[in-house]
Amino acid sequence: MRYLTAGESHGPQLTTIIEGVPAGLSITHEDIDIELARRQKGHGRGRRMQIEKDQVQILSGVRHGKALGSPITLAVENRDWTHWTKIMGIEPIEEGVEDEIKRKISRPRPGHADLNGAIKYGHRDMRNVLERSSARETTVRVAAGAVAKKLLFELGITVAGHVVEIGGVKAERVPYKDLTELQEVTEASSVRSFDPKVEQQMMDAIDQAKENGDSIGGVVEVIVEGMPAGVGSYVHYDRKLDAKIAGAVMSINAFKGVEFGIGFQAAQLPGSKVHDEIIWDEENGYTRRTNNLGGFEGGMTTGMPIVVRGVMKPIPTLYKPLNSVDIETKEVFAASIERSDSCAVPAASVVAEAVVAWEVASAIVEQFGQDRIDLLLENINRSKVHARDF
Ligand SMILES: Cc1cc2nc3c(=O)[nH]c(=O)nc-3n(C[C@H](O)[C@H](O)[C@H](O)COP(=O)(O)O)c2cc1C
Ligand SMILES: C=C(O[C@@H]1CC(C(=O)O)=C[C@@H](OP(=O)(O)O)[C@H]1O)C(=O)O
Repeated sequence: MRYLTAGESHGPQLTTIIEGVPAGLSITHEDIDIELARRQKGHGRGRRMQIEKDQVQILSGVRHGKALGSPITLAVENRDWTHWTKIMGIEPIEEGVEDEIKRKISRPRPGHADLNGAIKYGHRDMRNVLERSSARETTVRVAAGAVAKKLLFELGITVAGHVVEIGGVKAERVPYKDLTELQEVTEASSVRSFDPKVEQQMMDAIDQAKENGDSIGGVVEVIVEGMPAGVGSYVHYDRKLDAKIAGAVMSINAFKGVEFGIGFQAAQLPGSKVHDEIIWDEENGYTRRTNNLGGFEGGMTTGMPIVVRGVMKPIPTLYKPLNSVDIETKEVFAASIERSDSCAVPAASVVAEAVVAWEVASAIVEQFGQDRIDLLLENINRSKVHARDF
């Protein structure tokens, strides 16, 4: 499966075209709207989220609620667009006020794509960069991910994401019954964390940062349960599923690092405390006594839950701005800003869930190669029996 996205943050809409979804998969706009709404929530979001009410339009590839096997087009409207038609060049600008309205951006914001993008594409107005580098684009990545999640769900595979750290406040590893419980609890939390003890502390940290004109980042975790063993491959660098997932998580705006299982902690521990012992029983076949490696060995799934974490840097736009240089005058300035999120880690956990679901679903469709959902399910079930009886 593959997808492309198109659209500017303050343009009329975001669009994605997704290809390779097996025919017969049931997809409704509710399946996607639920995920879009989840991405909009979370303590620390700015004023833009009060304007938008993301809802999908399914424009192709689905008929009577079922995927046709043909490309699926999904679109999400930007409600804010009506306030930007002149700036975005859709409506004519009256004589004499052109410069004011165009608000040409010559002042790059540290931590954003502004300066590098301007140098690369030769834009003297950095709005031409920021419109597309904005995380508004993650809206349709979540829409594509919702389709992937639906596909995985039909195959008995569940994906859930949550927040494990915000601004240095860490959630404790609370045992939960299953991923459904994790999902329910995080849905009810303003910071999407499973640990109720830390919710208030995380919100306080966000509020404090905002009060200081600052921003904070954090860590999100995505768990995938129900995977068959052996998805991905060790034979080539570009077939390793853990590498694809890591790339997808790193591609989320503001993400600076990824780890699986105990991740970077592995550097401090001896091998005997890191590797997961292999065990066997008749009912489950081969499993692991622990899951320190987060569900991967040799670029392939072990059948244990995939556990992947990503770190998000603090939001770069600061109410107490850092210095930068105007590209026209070369003068130093401290950027002024109109609105911004102060923390988007809870929202980013939904994006992370979506991009991980996409990579896992793509790998499954590639490996068990079927154009039809019913035959894909048969193939996966056969492979699970094969692994158990091996
Ligand atoms: C859901 C989400 C919301 C974001 N909101 C903002 C925001 O309001 N203001 C901002 O400056 N950056 C925001 N960012 C981060 C920037 O998009 C990102 O830092 C920027 O595009 C530069 O990319 P890089 O950090 O990956 O290098 C957000 C990121 C995500 C994932
Ligand atoms: C619009 C979204 O996030 C935006 C991501 C973003 C950025 O620079 O990445 C900057 C802000 O946009 P604006 O400048 O229009 O307020 C956020 O609101 C969204 O998540 O849907």
